[in-house]
Amino acid sequence: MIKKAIAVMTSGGDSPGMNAAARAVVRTALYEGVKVYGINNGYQGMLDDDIEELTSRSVSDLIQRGGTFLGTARCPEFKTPEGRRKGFENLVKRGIEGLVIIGGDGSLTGGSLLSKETGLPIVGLPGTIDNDVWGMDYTIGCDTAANTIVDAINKLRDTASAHRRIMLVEVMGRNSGWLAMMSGIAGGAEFVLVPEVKFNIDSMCEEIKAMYDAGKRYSIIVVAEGAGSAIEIGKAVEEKTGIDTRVSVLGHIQRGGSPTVEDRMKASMLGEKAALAIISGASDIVFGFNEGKVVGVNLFEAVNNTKTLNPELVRLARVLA
Ligand SMILES: Nc1ncnc2c1ncn2[C@@H]1O[C@H](COP(=O)(O)OP(=O)(O)OP(=O)(O)O)[C@@H](O)[C@H]1O
Ligand SMILES: O=P(O)(O)OC[C@H]1O[C@](O)(CO)[C@@H](O)[C@@H]1O
Ligand SMILES: [Mg+2]
Repeated sequence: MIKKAIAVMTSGGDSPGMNAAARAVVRTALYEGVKVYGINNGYQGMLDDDIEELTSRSVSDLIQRGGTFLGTARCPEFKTPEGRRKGFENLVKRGIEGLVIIGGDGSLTGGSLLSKETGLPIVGLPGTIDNDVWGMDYTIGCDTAANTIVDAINKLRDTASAHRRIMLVEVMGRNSGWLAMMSGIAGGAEFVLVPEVKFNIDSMCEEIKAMYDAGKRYSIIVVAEGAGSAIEIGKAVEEKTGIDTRVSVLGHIQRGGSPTVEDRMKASMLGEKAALAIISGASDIVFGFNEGKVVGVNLFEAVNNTKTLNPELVRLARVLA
C-alpha cells in the first residue's frame, strides 16, 4: 500500500487528453491524501532530476488543452540500464513509491524495464495518437487526432470534387494503420492504405478509373505513414490513371488541438483508475478501454505483443467505399 507519494509523467509524442489524464491522476491522489510529483519532459526529466511537487492548482485550466503541461521528450539514455538506474535514484530520494506513466508503446516498454530492474510499482496509461497499444482498441488522443483528420478530409473532398481530382491524405500512426483506418472509415475514403494489409496500386488505379467512367467526381485515398510515402504513391497514381492528383501530408497538425469529449472523458476515467491502483499497491498494469469498457492489461504483455488491425474494419472500409 502506497501512502506517501507517487509521481506522474508523460512521455513519447504528446497526445490530446494527456493533460486530462495527468490532472485526474493528481486530483485523485490528493483526494486520497497522497502527495504527487510531476516529472517534467518524460524520461529526460527523470534523469535530469526535473521533478516538482504538484498541487490541485497545478492542474487548473488544463482539461481543454492539447499537448502536455508536464512536457514530453524522446530520451535515448533511458534505453540503457545505467540511465534507468539514474532516473530511479531521483525518484527514491524524494520518497516516491509509485509511478504513473502516460505514453505510447515505447514509453510503456521503458516503464516495464524500470519496474523489472528496480521493483518500483508502475501503472501505465496509453497516451498516443497512434492507437497502437496492445490489449485495447483506444488510446488517449486517437479520437481527437481522428477528428482532426476527418475535418481535413471533409475540406479536401470539397476541392477534389470541384476539380474531379484524386486526393491522397497521408496520416500519422507510425507502424500502425489504426489511425488511418479510423479516419478513413469516418471520413468516407475510397481507399485506406495501411501497413498491415498489402495493396496493389495497379488494381486500385483500375478501380478509380472505372469509378470516374461511371461519373464519380473525386477519389479520397488515406495513406498511413507506415504504408509508404503518399507523395510517391500519388505520383504513381497520377501516372497510371491519367487523372489530376494532389497529395496532402497532414503532419503534426494531427497531434495538437483541444481534446474531444471522448478523449477528455476516457482520459479522466483512466487517470482516476491509475491513481487508485498505484495507491492501493498495484503494479505492472496498463489501463485502457476496449469495446467501451475499462480494461487492465498486464504491462509486460502489453509491450511484448504487437496490436493487429481489426480485420472487420478493413472489410468495412472496402465495403463502404
Ligand atoms: N526499448 C526501450 N527501452 C527503454 N526505454 C524505451 C524503449 N523504447 C522507448 N523508450 C523510452 O520511451 C521514450 C518514448 O518512446 P517512443 O519514442 O517510442 O514513443 P511512444 O511512447 O511510443 O509514444 P508515441 O509513439 O506516441 O510517440 C523513448 O524516448 C525512450 O526514452
Ligand atoms: O514528433 P516526432 O518526434 O517527429 O514523431 C512523429 C511520430 O510521432 C507520432 O506522432 C506519435 O507516435 C507518430 O504518429 C509519428 O510517426
Ligand atoms: Mg509509439
